[in-house]
Amino acid sequence: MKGSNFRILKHLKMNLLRSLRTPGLRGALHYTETRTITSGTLHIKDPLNFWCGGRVNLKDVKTKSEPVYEPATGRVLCQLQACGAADVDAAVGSASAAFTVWSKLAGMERAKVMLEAARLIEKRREEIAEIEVVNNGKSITEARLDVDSARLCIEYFAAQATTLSGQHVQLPGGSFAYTRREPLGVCVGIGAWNYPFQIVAWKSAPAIACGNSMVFKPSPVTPVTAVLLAEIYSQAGAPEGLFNVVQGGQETGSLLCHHPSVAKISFTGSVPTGKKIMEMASRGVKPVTLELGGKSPLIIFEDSDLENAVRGALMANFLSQGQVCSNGTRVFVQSSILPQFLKEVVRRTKAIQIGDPLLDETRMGALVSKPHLEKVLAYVKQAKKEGARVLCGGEPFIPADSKLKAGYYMTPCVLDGCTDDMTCVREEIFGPVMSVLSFDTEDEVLRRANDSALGLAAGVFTKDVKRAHRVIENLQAGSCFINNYNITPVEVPFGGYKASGIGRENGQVTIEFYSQLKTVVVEMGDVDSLF
Ligand SMILES: NC(=O)C1=CN([C@@H]2O[C@H](COP(=O)(O)OP(=O)(O)OC[C@H]3O[C@@H](n4cnc5c(N)ncnc54)[C@H](O)[C@@H]3O)[C@@H](O)[C@H]2O)C=CC1
Ligand SMILES: CCCCCC(=O)O
Repeated sequence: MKGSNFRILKHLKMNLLRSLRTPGLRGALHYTETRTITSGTLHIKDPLNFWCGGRVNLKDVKTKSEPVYEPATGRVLCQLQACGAADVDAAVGSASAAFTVWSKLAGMERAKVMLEAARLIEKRREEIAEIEVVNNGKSITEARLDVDSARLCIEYFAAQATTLSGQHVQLPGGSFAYTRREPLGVCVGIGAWNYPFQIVAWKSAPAIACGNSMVFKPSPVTPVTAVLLAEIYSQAGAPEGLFNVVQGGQETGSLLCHHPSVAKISFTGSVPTGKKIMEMASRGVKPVTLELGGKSPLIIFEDSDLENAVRGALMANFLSQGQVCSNGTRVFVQSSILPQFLKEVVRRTKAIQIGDPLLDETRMGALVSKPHLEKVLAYVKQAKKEGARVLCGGEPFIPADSKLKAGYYMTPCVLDGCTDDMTCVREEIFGPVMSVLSFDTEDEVLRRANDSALGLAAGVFTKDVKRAHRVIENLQAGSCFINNYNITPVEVPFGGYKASGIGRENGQVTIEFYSQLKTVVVEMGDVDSLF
């Protein structure tokens, strides 16, 4: 083994032993307060870039720094400087070096590091969840579930790492062929701001399980928690450069997409940006995974269990302050049960506890930014202008607690009397706004539900088993639910049809998007030449 590889492998084993021995959590962010954070008290002092196995302070910063806010209070959490070409090059170079070693390890060896990372995430669950809340604004209850999903994803793909294999094919004359499932190289992950820690895990876990390394760029709106995962992978024994974090916006993202040493891009974000990613990737003929926007239908038939249908509609619209790509924001209700449904869904929506996202009783925290809050409120205004009725919510909300007064809150909104041509029915609002539509027949609702350029998710509530599967079969969507909504176990694929994206995340199929097959044909006789 070459000297440098031997040294890296030795480092890998030493790191793993050290992390297994050291009970503490070296490298955690240095907070000025105790571990239990309260809104308005966290100060982020450590650098948020990470490559070559450690946090990196940018040296010759050319771009001016941008403020990062705490949505719950409107306070500046930290200043963020975007990585430039030299920084991106350093991070990709670090990832390339790690790939040389990591790609040669057996699946069991990769799994060991990943399972240790999962253990460390579990140990730091509360800390990670609290920091996620401070930077994103979602409730601590949801943030804990997001951290769990991230850990489960890493555990799941650690198992997948041990099962990666090819195929043997017997050919005539004693010859044979076999396939080798091989990694791609340095993969880029680009994340959105609504599930920052979960998205990092959903992209990095399959990537490293398949033997790749990764450079990840979080959204500049929520840059804080990705570096925690980088630290955890490092503490778990990953080689320097296996998982790296570069901060910045579209310029930094474009530099990553264009980098000649990047083999694949996995993107989560809006449809317009997804199209740009695809264009940039095409110049290097690089495969992409695109997890884009949605405007998904939730269909509630008259024979549904009403209590569960209402719960499903709330889960389909108000998780993460409605900032969820797969949300079922077009709620089609069969006309015969519409009045009872509206009465109950409005009662439950009004009862949603809005406030300090770090409090256990809160179920709706702050939207991610002031501009985004204003965009969502403008959609409600437009809906009223176009004739929809606001049954509840859709207004700015100011909590009683004075430290939250400048936060980005609104009351969750239910719109009634919506028609298919309204803006609130055609466009993704990405906020807590449920648009309710009435329908009469199955054929009618299927046609209307499919009348969208998007196809991320879809849901059906009915007790009629045949109808449930018949309707789901005919809905043009990639992530579907029967008698529930927005349940995303990491064992099954997540992703959309049509303009909602390409490829999948989670589930066994995702291995296909982070590996490639080499075919080897072995001649056991002589060459039967035609010349
Ligand atoms: N399908 C899914 O799983 C999800 C989809 N989304 C979608 O994302 C949108 C909200 O998230 P945003 O962060 O506002 O989306 P966005 O598209 O504005 O940004 C997403 C990421 O792309 C980066 N970016 C922006 N322009 C770029 C460029 N030219 N080249 C490279 N990178 C670039 C941003 O810095 C950010 O990290 C919504 O449309 C939502 O539906 C959000 C979460 C999950
Ligand atoms: C319910 C959770 C769905 C996660 C997809 C997203 O990142 O928006």
